[in-house]
Amino acid sequence: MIEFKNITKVFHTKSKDTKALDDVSLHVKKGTIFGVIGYSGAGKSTLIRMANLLEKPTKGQVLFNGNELTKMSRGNLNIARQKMGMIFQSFNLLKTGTVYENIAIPLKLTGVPKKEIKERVNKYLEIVGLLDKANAYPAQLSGGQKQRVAIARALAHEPEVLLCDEATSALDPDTTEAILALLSKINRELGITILLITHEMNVVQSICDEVAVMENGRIIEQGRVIDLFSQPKTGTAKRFVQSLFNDTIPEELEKILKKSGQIVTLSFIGNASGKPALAMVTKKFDVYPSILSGNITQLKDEPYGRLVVHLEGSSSEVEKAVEDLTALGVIVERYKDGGDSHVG
Ligand SMILES: Nc1ncnc2c1ncn2[C@@H]1O[C@H](COP(=O)(O)OP(=O)(O)OP(=O)(O)O)[C@@H](O)[C@H]1O
Repeated sequence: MIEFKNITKVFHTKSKDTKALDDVSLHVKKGTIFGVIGYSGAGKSTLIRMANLLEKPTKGQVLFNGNELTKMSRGNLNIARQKMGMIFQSFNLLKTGTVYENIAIPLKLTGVPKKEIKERVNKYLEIVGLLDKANAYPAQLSGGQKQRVAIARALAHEPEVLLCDEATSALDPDTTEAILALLSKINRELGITILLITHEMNVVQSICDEVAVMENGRIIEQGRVIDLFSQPKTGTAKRFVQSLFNDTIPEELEKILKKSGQIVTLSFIGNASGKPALAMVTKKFDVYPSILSGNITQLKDEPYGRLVVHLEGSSSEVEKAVEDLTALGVIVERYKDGGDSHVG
């Protein structure tokens, strides 16, 4: 649906040139929720603004439904842009207009007939749960309600894609959860594809199907959310996952434990093996486990369990235990805060 092909973006300022995007390629498939995560300055905003060409690439192509936006006439680009709604961290509502007017005015400007404007405003206000606030002004709304208005305004143009630029970053945790549930419902029930950028791993965890991790203008890792959680490859991805589980072992303890065995992270996806895998291998081999941390969380489609375990024993016994755990459907990673660490 949206394809970025080898996109590079260089910003020229008087003092220096900044390469905000460096040979970025990714494909957002129809019907999915695709998250791009990265720390501040990674290039996320530049990337999402590239999807509707608010920002033009220095090099590379942006395709929407197979058509190259970068080669379109202004008229065709405007038609394509109407199929891409956008919401922002700061909501961008018209302060002097009511909720109704905030949604209706842009529709009027794009030539939607009066009767249809009324129907669409009411329909989408109902979907976002704000029909009773049609006559309120933005100043009378909470942050979550303002974002709902912005979502209704975007949906009223009946887009195929919703671009979300840090849509929940200004909201408290409960409101974030409610807005994420709404975005998930929009994706599921209206079939709208969502591309979002965020620096919060809980956003990726709860609603995304696929994810790309950005750093210094490059995509350093991308794939299914479940793979990022269970087998993050880069130090940055590991830190994002650990930010959610808070299962970093104090360095001193790590050093002591490693003398008598190995520390591993065990990932259980869905019902994994359906067997008590850790108990089975400790019964079979000369290995003694101590659980250092344990968590279970719900990803979009399945539960994800995670244990950090010290396996005490000789390296050959630990190795055999790891092999058996892997055969039982558990994903085993050698524990290391950052860096490469796949085991078995
Ligand atoms: N219009 C611009 N002119 C010059 N440099 C820019 C411009 N926009 C972004 N940059 C630079 O490009 C790099 C990437 O910025 P971008 O805003 O895309 O990152 P980000 O990941 O969205 O960060 P944040 O979450 O802080 O917004 C940064 O070094 C930034 O200073």
